[in-house]
Order: sequence, then C-alpha cells, then structure tokens
Amino acid sequence: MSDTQNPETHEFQAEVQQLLDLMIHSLYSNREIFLRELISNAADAADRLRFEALQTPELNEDDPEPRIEIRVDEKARTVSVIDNGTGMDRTEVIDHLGTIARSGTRRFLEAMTNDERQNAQLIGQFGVGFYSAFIVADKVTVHTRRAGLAPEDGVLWTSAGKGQFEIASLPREARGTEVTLHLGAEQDEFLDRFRLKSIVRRYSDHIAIPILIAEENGELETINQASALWMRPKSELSDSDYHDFYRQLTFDTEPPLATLHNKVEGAQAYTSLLFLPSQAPFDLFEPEGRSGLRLYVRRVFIMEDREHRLMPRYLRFVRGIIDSDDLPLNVSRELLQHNRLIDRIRAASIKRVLDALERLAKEESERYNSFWSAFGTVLKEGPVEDPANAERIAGLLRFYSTHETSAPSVSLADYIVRMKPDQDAIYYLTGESFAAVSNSPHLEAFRKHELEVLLLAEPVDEWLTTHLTEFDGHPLKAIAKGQLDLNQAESTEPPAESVSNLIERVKTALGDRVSDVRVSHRLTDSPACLVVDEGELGIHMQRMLKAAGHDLPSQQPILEINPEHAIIERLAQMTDASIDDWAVLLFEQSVLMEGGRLDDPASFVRRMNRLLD
Ligand SMILES: Nc1ncnc2c1ncn2[C@@H]1O[C@H](COP(=O)(O)OP(=O)(O)OP(=O)(O)O)[C@@H](O)[C@H]1O
Repeated sequence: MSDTQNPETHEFQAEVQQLLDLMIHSLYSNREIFLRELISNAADAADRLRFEALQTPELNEDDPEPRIEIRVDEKARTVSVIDNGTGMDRTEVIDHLGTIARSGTRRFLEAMTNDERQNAQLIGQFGVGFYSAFIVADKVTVHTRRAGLAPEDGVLWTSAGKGQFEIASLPREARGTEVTLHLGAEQDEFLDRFRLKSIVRRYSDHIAIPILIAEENGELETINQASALWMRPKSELSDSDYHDFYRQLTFDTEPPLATLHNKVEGAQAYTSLLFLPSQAPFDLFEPEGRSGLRLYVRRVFIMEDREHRLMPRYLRFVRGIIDSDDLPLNVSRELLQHNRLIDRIRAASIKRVLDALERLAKEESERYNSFWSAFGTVLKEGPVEDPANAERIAGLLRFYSTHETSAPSVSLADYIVRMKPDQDAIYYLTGESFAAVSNSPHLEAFRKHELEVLLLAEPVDEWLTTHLTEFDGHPLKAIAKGQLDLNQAESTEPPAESVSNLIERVKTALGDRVSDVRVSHRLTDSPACLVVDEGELGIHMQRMLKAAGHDLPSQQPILEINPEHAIIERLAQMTDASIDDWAVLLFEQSVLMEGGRLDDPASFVRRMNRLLD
C-alpha cells in the first residue's frame, strides 16, 4: 500500500499488550472464535449505521443494504472481514484499537487465571473482541472509512501485536471497515473456505445481516440464515436454534435454564425473546455489568437497556431482546424513560419472568435451586425495588433455616406449613455470616421450643427484611429485636433480688455502652446476648450502614442476661470489684457473638487475663 500518508507510530496502552499476550496463550485451543468476534464487531457497526441513518439518510450513500463479507487470499495467506457499517475516523481508530476503553476488559484481565478452559469461558463472557485476531495472525491491518466522510479520509491501521501500531491515511472508496489477518505459521486451516463457513454457521448463524463468502471463482455465497430468529414462528424453531442464538447473544457456554418467546399482537405489537441463564456472568454485581435486554424497533437494533427500563435491576440476569412494532425508530434514551408503551412491555415482561420462575420452582425444584444459587441474591433486591410484585417475589425466595442448614432451599410457604399451631410470626435472624447466625445465642430458646428460624446472612437480607414485613398474612419477625416471650409464664415472674442487684451493677459498669440491661427469655446455654428494640435497626444493619459511611444516630443495644446460667448465678453472689470486669466481658463476648468488632480489643484481652489470673 504505497499511497499511504501521514504515518504515525503509537504505543498500545499497557493493558492492551497484557491482554494480547494473555489471550494468545490462553485461547490458543479455541482460536476459531476470532471470526465470531470480528463478525460481531462488523454487525455492530452495521447496526449503528442503520440507527444513525435514521436521522441522517445520506450516511447510507448509495449502499443501504448492510452486509458482511469474508475474503480469502491463499497466495497472500490472508483472511479479511469486510463490512459496510459506520467505519471509523482517525481518532476513533486510535481510541478504539489502541486502548481498552471499557472497564469490563480490565476486570477480565484481573479475573484471568492459569486455567485455559476457564479463561476461554471468561473471554467469551467479556467478549474481548478485536484483539483476538492476533491469536491467529502475526500482522493485522484495518482499512476503514467513516460513513459520511470523503474517500480521502480513509485510515490504515497496522500492527504485529507487539507493543505498537502504525496509523496512516489511505483513501478508501467504500464506506466501512476491512480487517485483514495475515495468518501466522501453521494457521493455514483458516484459508479453507469450508472451515470458515462452518465456523460462521456455528457461531454467527443468527446475525441478522447476510454474511457472504467469496468463492474461488469469485461468486458470493451467503453463509448464514440472516434473519431475525425471534420473528420466526415458535413452531419452526428447535431447542438448538434457541441455544445457538442465546450463545451468540450472551457468549454463555451453558444453555439457558428457560426460554420465553412471545409474540404480542393487537393494538401494541411486539415480540420478546427472553432467556433465563443457568449460570451467573462475572459482572452480575458490577454497576456497569453488561446485563440487560436489547431493544429493537422493527428489526433495527436501537440500544442495550443499560438503564433497566425494559427489565428491572432485580431481574437483570434475564437476557434477550424486545422488538417493538410501535415505538418510533428514532426513540431516544430520554423517551424511553417516559413511555407508556415501554411501561407496558416492562410490566408484561416482568410477569412472564415471574411466571416462568414460579413454574420452575413448582415443577423442577432442583433446577430452581440451581437458579437460586446463581441469582438468588439478585432476586432478593426485588421486594425493595418492585413493591407491587413483592408478594410474588417473596414466594420465590429461598433461605437457610434451623430446619435446613445444608442448602438455602426453604421457601416461606414451606416455613408456614411447619409453623406451630399457636405460632404467630415467621421468625428470622440476620447476621454477618452463616456461621455467626447459625451459632447465635438468639436461637437457643427457639431450639428449646422447636420453633424454626430462617437464617439470613447476606448483606441484601437486611434490606429485604426492612421491606418484606409479612407473607401470606403472617408477619416476619426478627428474633434479635424487642422482648421475646416464647414462654409467657416465665417472663411474668419478677427476677430474684440478687439478679436485680446484679442487673443494676452491670448497668453501672457498662454505662452508655448499652441502653438497658435486663433478664433474657431467649437464652438457655449462653450467659448473655445483645438485642435491639423493636423498630430499631438491627445490630448488623447498623454496622453495615456505618461501614458505608452513613452517619447514624447512636443507638445502644440492650444487654440481656440469662439468670439460669452458672456464670450469672455466680456473679449474682459476688461482692468484690471484679464484677465490673465481668460485666464488660459479658458485653464484649456478646458483641463478638454477633459477629461484631470490639472498639478496644487490647483492653478486652487484658481484662480477660486479669480474670483468668
Ligand atoms: N468493524 C468495525 N467497524 C467499526 N468499528 C469497529 C469495528 N471493529 C471494532 N470497532 C470499534 O472498536 C471497538 C473495540 O472493539 P472490540 O471488539 O475490541 O470491543 P467491543 O466490540 O467494544 O466489545 P465486545 O467485543 O466485547 O462487544 C468497538 O467498540 C468499535 O468501536
């Protein structure tokens, strides 16, 4: 290419080089995916152009039909992927093909392991795209021209993937991008058209744009189906059609747990094709995770639903597409925010997903449990985010309980079936970790009375329980809050005088560390525990909020002591000054049992040693 001008050499951003090196090593056994990635970029560029041309029809020039072409040159040992999409201008080439703009790729680098298979899956999920070309090529050139610019504005990008790339001006008549791979030694299999076609069919069959290959005699053959799969009638589609489409959409290697394909006719027509994945993507909990549905209007790709307008955040694991016949093609993000049509599509889609989950829970509880272990934490955001559906979502929740400690598989309905005849609430305990809640002293009285308690140890549980206050007419009650009267008779008896005296002395010793000290009716084996008043934030919740930087009004817990415990009996008889140490120690023990931290651990140790001495 002798007529290039203004050549410049640029360094790759450090992470790009790192990514390239890692990718070449870890994906070698899966190297055919480079073609999927290049085709996917070409299709994205075509989609973008279609969208931009709605506003600016001139961008189509006189070539409005999108297409992707694969060309092989056996002599030069090159494979090219050519599109007539948006193309790139010089700045875009430098920005997009020299840096890693997306934070997802950075996280991919962090998540990389030494395990090749895992990395291949990872890379699939992150879709690191363009750079995968270097797995099979020892040199890559990109010749591109931005739609709407003059042929002289064409740009040539060249790199051997070794730290640098060159960029130069090179006129290009055709709009769009041509990526040419100069195959490395031993990559001749990718000169075989038959092999290329089978890769395209495997990975890119449902790309809604024709993918053509130039045969040796120059004739063009269309390789893929090139139709929007979701527009075909259900009866024509097999499970494997859906799976292939799902794989292309999500790069997920596992087939989906459920596929929901619906065509809604009538006043508002739209088609939705929704998938419930069977495994969680890596970025499920990232604020900018690539979750979300894709919105189409009459087969034209409009945008990804990053703002969760089509599907709420607590269902962000649902993948798929919505294709509306009635939205305007020039729909903008702002318009999406306030659109009754979108509201209706959203409500109907939520309903479809909840229906499907209920069906799965009822008919295939084991698969539902595996769904739960992948996405349960996300679904627990539901009652907070979507109060209108809170009761339905609550029915889908699963928990550990004192009845079932091996897996979180207890539903609220299961719990209700096991309730005692006079039991008036669904009991639960929240805390820092499963170990902390399942060994908590708060459970002692419940164990004694054989009352089941749900054990909640995820951070989201604190929010969940502030919003989910009843289920099926039964209130949910935190067992670490308020007074507990499981056995009315016991609690009405006034404490013995020695115990009342002890309580007064402990109160004095603890000062403003506690708001009260009282006799407990929830302990059998432990000497003391901490509780908060009904209506106050739980101890664990207070700690989480403080850790997140919230300024909370100080709420001191209540220390409850168990007068039947040997230590308390002994303390009640004690008269010397060491009672102060004992009081503080009881308090500190109780903080530790809650999974909390001591403000002054050194004093705790000294105090304990004094008493042991
Ligand atoms: N054929 C193309 N036409 C126009 N722009 C392209 C083309 N190929 C790549 N690009 C630009 O380069 C960017 C980087 O591509 P790359 O494949 O590395 O990541 P991506 O496509 O953004 O992400 P992913 O592949 O994970 O979806 C793209 O976002 C796009 O802006």
